[in-house]
Amino acid sequence: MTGGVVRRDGREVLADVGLRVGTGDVLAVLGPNGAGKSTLVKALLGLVPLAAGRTEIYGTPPARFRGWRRIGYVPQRLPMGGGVPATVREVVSSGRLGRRSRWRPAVFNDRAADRAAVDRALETLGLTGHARDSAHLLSGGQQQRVLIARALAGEPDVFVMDEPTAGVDARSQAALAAALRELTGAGRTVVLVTHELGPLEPLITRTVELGHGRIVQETTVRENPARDTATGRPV
Ligand SMILES: Nc1ncnc2c1ncn2[C@@H]1O[C@H](COP(=O)(O)OP(=O)(O)OP(=O)(O)O)[C@@H](O)[C@H]1O
Repeated sequence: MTGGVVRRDGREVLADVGLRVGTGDVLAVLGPNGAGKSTLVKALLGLVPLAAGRTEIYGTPPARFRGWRRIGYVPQRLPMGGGVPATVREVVSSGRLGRRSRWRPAVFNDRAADRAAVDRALETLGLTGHARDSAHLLSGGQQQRVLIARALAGEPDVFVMDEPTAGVDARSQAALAAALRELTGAGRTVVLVTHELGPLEPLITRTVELGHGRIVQETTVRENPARDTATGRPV
């Protein structure tokens, strides 16, 4: 993102933000309530329009970007209530849908790969025992894990999570740390909005801190040892 500006109700909630996320980065976006963290990650992905500046995903503006299956986005809150009741496995399996071409129906190998990826994601997030439960009846923290598992099942290259640790217990935080370890071990790129790093701290390679819609501090903590320097292109 270069010179990114977002206005809400005539007010700049993101002001001239420049941010480049590199392949293999595990970036924590920090800052107090209302600093603009959620707005920043949504704007990076084109989910919120920029009033000025530009953002690109793998060098392409979001409106023309076609590689959405490479991006796993976990929103802050889950629209899982009401609607059609779905089991945890069904919700997590929906993370595989983006991988399928509309023009090419699933073949046997795809289905086996889908099942294996869904099983792995359920296991990583400690949800195997809940696979047949109705997702909308789970607790908030468990639902958050379901969302993370759904994104994980899609095996994205870039994983964007908005406050995955907000209001979740130690078990869910440990499950999230396990998911992150799996992703970073595979050299994936992670952007994570959070108030505090907690158990995720050892996995973070960079931080940006927002205040009143501006980046007030940036740190590089460490290189991700699994980072693929051969393809270390900006995302
Ligand atoms: N849809 C909207 N309409 C109007 N203002 C909005 C909207 N979404 C966000 N804002 C405002 O933009 C500012 C930044 O909000 P944002 O959700 O990005 O902050 P945040 O840092 O993620 O906060 P939190 O830690 O509380 O989630 C806030 O002042 C908020 O009130």
